Formats: sequence, structure tokens, C-alpha cells
Amino acid sequence: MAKHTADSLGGAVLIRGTGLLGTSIGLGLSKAGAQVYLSDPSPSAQAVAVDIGAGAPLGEATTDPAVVVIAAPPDVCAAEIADALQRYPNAVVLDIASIKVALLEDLQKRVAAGELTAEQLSRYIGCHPMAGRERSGPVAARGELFTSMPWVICRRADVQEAAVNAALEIAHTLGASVSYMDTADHDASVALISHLPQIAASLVASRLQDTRPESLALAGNGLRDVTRIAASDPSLWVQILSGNAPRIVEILYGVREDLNRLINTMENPTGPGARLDIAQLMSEGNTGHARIPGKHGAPPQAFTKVTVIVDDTPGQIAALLADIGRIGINVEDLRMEHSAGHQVGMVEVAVVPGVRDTLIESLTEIGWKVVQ
Ligand SMILES: NC(=O)c1ccc[n+]([C@@H]2O[C@H](COP(=O)([O-])OP(=O)(O)OC[C@H]3O[C@@H](n4cnc5c(N)ncnc54)[C@H](O)[C@@H]3O)[C@@H](O)[C@H]2O)c1
Ligand SMILES: O=C(O)C(=O)C[C@]1(C(=O)O)C=C[C@@H](O)C=C1
Repeated sequence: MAKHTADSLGGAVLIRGTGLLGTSIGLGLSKAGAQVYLSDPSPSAQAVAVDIGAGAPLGEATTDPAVVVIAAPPDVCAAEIADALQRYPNAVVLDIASIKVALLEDLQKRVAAGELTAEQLSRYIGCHPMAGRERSGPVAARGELFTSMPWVICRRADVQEAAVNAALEIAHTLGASVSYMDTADHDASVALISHLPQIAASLVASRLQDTRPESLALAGNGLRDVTRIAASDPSLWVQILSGNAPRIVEILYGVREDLNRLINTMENPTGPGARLDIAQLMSEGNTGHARIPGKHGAPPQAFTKVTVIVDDTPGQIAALLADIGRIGINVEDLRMEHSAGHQVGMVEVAVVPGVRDTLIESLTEIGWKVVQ
């Protein structure tokens, strides 16, 4: 794919809200050569975003932006979008909030009340990058956050083509993989794909509140995999979950049914059909898991994983990656696990199956400890 350089954005980009997402977008766009301006009601969030290279303070802008990105918390997005549409009459305005139905309804009410015109609303396009972190604020931002990750554009019949094109240009410049979806479909999809996992992680992690340290010391990858996002910002997630409640609650009814069935089974685990019931739950999970697509929305690809033991000291992962690069093998994915109480880490490198043996042989030859 040709590298996007942000030339075709038609002018400067203003990012309002310089937290994790806004600053990550600023870093990615600035790196691609776009002129980015930043504003945030929190002076320190704005100053940090400027300091780490996400753009210049809005105060330095001499012309109006061509595109405004609203990267504020969901609760204030509608007001921010309406304000930007009015303040910048020629700009495309897009937001990246995690929920879209309530936001669009709010904007449509403003049109009905005469506060916004239909022309103004036609310059607004809703987007949702399906990439983030369990941390907030500009310090956690990464310019590469969106690389190869899904980016939803919520097309509507009343949206100007220029707005869709600007959203597409921004997503492509950030290296994201774009898909189109209508607003209602988007919120129904993320209820299952994003919001249920957050609830599940929080529910599991909340069980740990009073756990003895001796038990917690046994924590392995299973617990870490399932609970990573339980560290997410409560104030953001209150807005997301309450804003998409009608879609989420339908899914929770189904989860409640499954849980009730499992509880009944586990109360009498040797009773007739109990083991079959448990096996069925596990195999239904297997089926769902196998349907999660790989990178670029491609069908799940069975990458082979090679695990390498590294010293838990600075520079080890960089050295390993540099060696793999010299061997001429592309790393498809990478994860690092720390071994509790030991000064070593396990780096799991995902590669296409055809190169696995070469990788193991070459790394072993150089002196890396590969777990087989
Ligand atoms: N965190 C994620 O993983 C993720 C992923 C995709 C989309 N989103 C969406 O991105 C948006 C930002 O989330 P985040 O994780 O960057 O949050 P964050 O808390 O890191 O940053 C939010 C920033 O918005 C600022 N802000 C508050 N009120 C504002 C206003 N009225 N106008 C402009 N800025 C304002 C805050 O000062 C803060 O700096 C949210 O709408 C969220 O739903 C988040
Ligand atoms: O990876 C994470 O930490 C995320 O929580 C990212 C995630 C997701 O569910 O995929 C969370 C919420 C956003 O609206 C989009 C992305």
C-alpha cells in the first residue's frame, strides 16, 4: 500500500481533546507531515501533547483548520461537534467517540431546534478507531496506535462526500484499516465486540479485590489476558456503557442465561448431562474465538508462535528484534510476559508458519534461548 503523507487533507487539522486518542492521532498525522493544532480545556494535557510532538497549540494557528477532530469524552462530544461546525464554516468535523447513536441523535435534535443547520450537520462524520489502551491521557499516546487496526466510518445519507473523504484520508494516513457502517449497526456491533469484553474483564478483576497476596502471586497469563482492560478509566467507561446501554443489556440477558445454566450444572457437576454441558460451553467458546479475524480484517491466520527467553533488562527486546530483522523474517505480532519473581521475560514472536524452523535455528545459533 502506498504510504499516505497527509498532503490531501486540504489544510491544517485541529484536534480538540489531547488525551490518549487525540494525542495519538496528532503524533501520527504530524509524523506524516500534516499541520496539526491542538486544544484541550486541561492546559497540562495540551502542554504535554505539544511537548511530545503531537502538534502546535491552537493559539499559534493563523488560518482556520480544514478538518477538526473531536477527541473529547463522549458526554461532551455533541456540544463540541456543534461548536466546531459553527465556528469553522468550511471545515469537515469528525469525532472518534466510542458510541455514535446518542451523539447523532443529540446533533439531530439541535438541527430540529434550529441551533444547527442541516448544511452544518452534513459536514460532520462519525468515526471510531478500534484501537486504544487501558490508560488515559497524552503520556500514554502512541503515533502507531492505529496501524493495521480497524477504523469505522459511520456513513450517512446526508453527509457530504468531502467529509467522508477527509475521514478516509486521516484513517489511511494513520495506517488504519477502514470499514463503513451505519450508526445503529456500529453501536450494536461494539456492544458485543468492545463493551461486553470490558464488562467481562471488570467483573473478573473485581473478584480479586479481597484475594490473599499468596493466591495473587500465582497469577499467570490466563488472568492477565482476561483482565488487561479492567485497568481502563472508569469515568470514560461510565459514559460509554451508559450511552450504549440498550444494545449492551440485550447481550447481557444472553450472558445471564448462560451463567444461570452453568451455575445449575456446577451445583451438581456429576449429575446427568453435566459434563456434556460444560464441554458444550467450552466448545462454544472455541467456536467464537476461532471467528475473531486477524490483522487487516483478514480471516484468522494461524501464525506460528516462537517463544524466546530474554533477560528482563533494558534493550533485550530491541536486540532480539534487530536479530530477527537481520535473519530477514517479518514479525507479525509480539508479546512479552514477565515471569513472577524471576529476572527473565518470555517474548512470544508470531511469524508465518513457513519460516518457523529457520527462525528457531538462526536464533539458537546466535545464542538466544528458544523454548520448544
Ligand atoms: N481509550 C480508548 O481506548 C478509546 C479508543 C477509541 C475511541 N475512544 C474515544 O476517544 C475519546 C477520547 O478518549 P481518550 O481515551 O483519549 O480519553 P482521555 O481521558 O485520555 O482524553 C480525553 C481528553 O479530552 C479532554 N476534554 C474534556 N472535555 C473536553 C472538551 N469539552 N473539549 C475538548 N476536550 C475535552 C480532557 O481534558 C482529556 O485531555 C472518547 O470519546 C473515547 O470514547 C477511546
Ligand atoms: O485495547 C484496548 O485497550 C481497548 O480497550 C480498545 C477498545 C476496544 O474495545 O477494542 C476500547 C474502546 C474503544 O472504543 C475502542 C477500542
